[in-house]
Amino acid sequence: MSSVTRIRSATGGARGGRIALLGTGVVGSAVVARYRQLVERGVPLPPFAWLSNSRAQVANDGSLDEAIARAHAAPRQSGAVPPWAEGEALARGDIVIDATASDTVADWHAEWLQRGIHVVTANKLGNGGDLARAQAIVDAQREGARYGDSATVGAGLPALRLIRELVAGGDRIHAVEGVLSGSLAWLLSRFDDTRPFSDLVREARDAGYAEPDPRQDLSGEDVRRKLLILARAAGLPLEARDIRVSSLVPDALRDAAPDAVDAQLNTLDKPLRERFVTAYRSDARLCFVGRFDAERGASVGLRALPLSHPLASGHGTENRAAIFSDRYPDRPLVIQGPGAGAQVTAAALLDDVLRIDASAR
Ligand SMILES: NC(=O)C1=CN([C@@H]2O[C@H](COP(=O)(O)OP(=O)(O)OC[C@H]3O[C@@H](n4cnc5c(N)ncnc54)[C@H](OP(=O)(O)O)[C@@H]3O)[C@@H](O)[C@H]2O)C=CC1
Ligand SMILES: N[C@@H](CC=O)C(=O)O
Repeated sequence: MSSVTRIRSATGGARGGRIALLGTGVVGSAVVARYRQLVERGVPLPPFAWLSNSRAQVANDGSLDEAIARAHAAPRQSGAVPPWAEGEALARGDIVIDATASDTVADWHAEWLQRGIHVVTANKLGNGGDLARAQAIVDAQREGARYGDSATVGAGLPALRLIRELVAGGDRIHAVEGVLSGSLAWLLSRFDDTRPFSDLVREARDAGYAEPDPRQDLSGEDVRRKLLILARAAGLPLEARDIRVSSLVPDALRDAAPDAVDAQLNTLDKPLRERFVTAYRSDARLCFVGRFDAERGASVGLRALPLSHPLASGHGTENRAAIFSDRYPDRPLVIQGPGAGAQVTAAALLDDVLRIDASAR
């Protein structure tokens, strides 16, 4: 039996929705902290009903700090059923925030929408996973509930929104090319061969830029998901297999069990050092670039770009997305800014919550 805390039942009727948070890790904890700050500043957010991780669901009985501390302290569960699945049902008008990287949770997105429950997500496995799942999420919104996915690309940078607005205005997207991984941008901007690459990967993970499993970043999988989200928003119904991905992950690291990943990170050092030295000798900079092109397909991988290239001058976690369209055929429209980190991601999630709540009133 999982550790479930019963919470007050929904009153239903004309009340506004409530927030339920799934995931209390790096991003989920930042959502709770920002929610408290915004409420203290008088921002009219919906009430926070409960939060859950993979171990426990905890009601907000007045102190969010206490609720998240109890969730963090809950013991690991052996059962396969997540604690929130056994807890109080969500009601029409509620807003679920998905701050997990869970495929199981992503599989619920369309179901919640169909039941009139809004979904706000940092988890890219909803609209950046299988095309059928992404399509089900689009179709389910016809029932009236809304899907907030601003945080899934660029940690809230307005690239995704912009593409949707251009398409809604009749523009046709020809291509999008960009640096779409905040952690890889940070790693490659810091890597100068004075420290092993693996040390920097640990630092990026500890700073909250990497995925729960950093191989998702290093393999290009995270960028593939973001590219799928952008391409689908642009009207290209791509599947994961349509994107060629060149992974940075050596076989030994790829095959490592989750608890052996850290020990295998040093297998990255030699190949990355070689790539760095080759680029350095030709006055180039390593950048991890994703690109889809309506005519020429899509790819993700490491490129050595001349220092003068527009994608080569970012700092820290900076993402850049260059959008080419009928309206911007030669000189692209470029969105740029920090593309990873708990604070920016939490802000993007709560921006979506506020937009949805305002439109529901
Ligand atoms: N870090 C960043 O800059 C950005 C991250 N994101 C996305 O945010 C998401 C969360 O990342 P992050 O916070 O770093 O990850 P963490 O690993 O820190 O946290 C993940 C949380 O999800 C919980 N969880 C896992 N499975 C379930 C489940 N079935 N039901 C409920 N909770 C579950 C975990 O529970 P437990 O604690 O019990 O293990 C944990 O609390 C990811 O999808 C990531 O891609 C998006 C944009 C930027
Ligand atoms: N791990 C991701 C976080 C945001 O999506 C990244 O590095 O960009």
